[in-house]
Amino acid sequence: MPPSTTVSVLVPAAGQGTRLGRGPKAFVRVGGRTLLEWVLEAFAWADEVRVALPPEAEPPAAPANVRFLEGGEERQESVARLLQGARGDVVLVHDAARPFVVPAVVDRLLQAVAAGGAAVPVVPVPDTLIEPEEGRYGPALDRGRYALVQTPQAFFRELLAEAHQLARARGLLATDEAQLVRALGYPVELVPGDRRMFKVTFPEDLALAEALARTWDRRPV
Ligand SMILES: Nc1ccn([C@@H]2O[C@H](COP(=O)(O)OP(=O)(O)OP(=O)(O)O)[C@@H](O)[C@H]2O)c(=O)n1
Ligand SMILES: C[C@](O)(CO)[C@H](O)COP(=O)(O)O
Repeated sequence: MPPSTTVSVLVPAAGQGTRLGRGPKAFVRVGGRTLLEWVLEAFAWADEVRVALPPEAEPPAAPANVRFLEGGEERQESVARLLQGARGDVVLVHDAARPFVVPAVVDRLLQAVAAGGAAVPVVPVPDTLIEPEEGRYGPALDRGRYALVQTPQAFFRELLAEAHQLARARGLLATDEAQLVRALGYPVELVPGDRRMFKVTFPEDLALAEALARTWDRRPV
């Protein structure tokens, strides 16, 4: 990426954390810090960080490069609001629910986005993958053909803005931004992700996050 390229980090953090069951997830603590604080620390280097919070949330104290705004009903709407007013040449969209950001993955994304305009991290499917049939074992899928998609997801800001415009016009609702860019007809590069960047979703994920938090400062990049 040319050294003059500016980066905006967009953090959807407006979810209610229904599956976790501990209230709005961004404010749940692991290792003595909220999930949102982990993410803000990881992106302290960015030119700006824009965070979407639940409507009822009080914005926490944060560094000068961070701005808060109210999120939408769906994750996609929260990201659309964050995008409006973002100034970076490149945007990194990162879930507040993924507290452990691996710098090497971010480096790979920034390299790939400079070349192609859109890049996301993926990890392989580690388990046998099936399509259950009425609660019973169903056909096994060829797991080698599938990948799990993580965040951050990196885009040229103007490309992502166009993708969101198209989504609004066509009424598309997707679980991540890469789907919207793909719907626009642009390729999205894949880079190797890292399983430590898992999304805290279910209660048992908190135990994993607590364990990882204990050693995170000594992590390898
Ligand atoms: N309306 C929404 C919904 C989700 N998110 C954010 O999108 C990320 C991924 O969403 P998810 O893990 O599903 O979080 P929640 O929506 O909080 O969880 P749940 O679906 O269990 O309620 C989270 O950082 C979440 O805060 C958001 O900004 N706005
Ligand atoms: C964006 C994402 O984290 C990529 O895997 C995921 O799609 C978010 O899904 P959620 O249902 O909003 O947690």
